[in-house]
Amino acid sequence: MTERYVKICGLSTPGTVAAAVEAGADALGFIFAPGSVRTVEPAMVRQLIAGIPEAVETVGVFRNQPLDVVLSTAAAAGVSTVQLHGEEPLADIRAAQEAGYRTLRAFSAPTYAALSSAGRAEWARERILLDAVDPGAGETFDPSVLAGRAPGGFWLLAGGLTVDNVAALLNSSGATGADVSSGVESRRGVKDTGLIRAFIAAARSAAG
Ligand SMILES: O=C(O)c1ccccc1N[C@@H]1O[C@H](COP(=O)(O)O)[C@@H](O)[C@H]1O
Repeated sequence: MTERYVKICGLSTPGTVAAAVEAGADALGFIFAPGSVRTVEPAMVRQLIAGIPEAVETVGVFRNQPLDVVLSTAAAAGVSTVQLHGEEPLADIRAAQEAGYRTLRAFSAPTYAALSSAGRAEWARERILLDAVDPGAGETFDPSVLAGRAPGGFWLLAGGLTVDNVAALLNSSGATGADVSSGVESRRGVKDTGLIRAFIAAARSAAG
């Protein structure tokens, strides 16, 4: 049985980064997209991730930003992975990979489900993240839109995940893992270490 992959996103403090790492998170996410309550500076992220185990992916989250901004911000922060959460083309993913980053390309679930088979084939080799329409808003999406249309490779489920729904949604969707932000916050933009620990335990309890 394979353990589900868990990404805790929108981190901004040493205590919540430490809690996520200690609880076994596979990836930590930092928001570089402008305009979010969770947006952080690259220099701060560099300090937050100094000394964490190399096996933990550190993910810079971008949304429709110019490629040169994505690459320079990721380099300044020292993250391992670039998550493109807008309408970025495959060429941007390839450029990030050529610059040495791992990548995640996020789609809203309805957008991904509406892709033609040729459209899905274009993304078939990439690591995919499927989210609700409004990223980081704590909204779920109807998993039935993905019936017969879920990605065939590594993909993360996001959008309104919580301690209470993550195991069931992982099991029903067949996702490789879970990505959460709002569901581990005590109030918008404020992460809760207890919820982070409980979420990771709940995601791990899903059948692999
Ligand atoms: O969290 C944000 O503010 C954000 C801003 C811009 C792009 C993506 C963002 N977050 C992503 O949203 C999901 C988590 O959603 P939820 O809050 O758990 O419903 C995750 O993929 C984040 O990377």
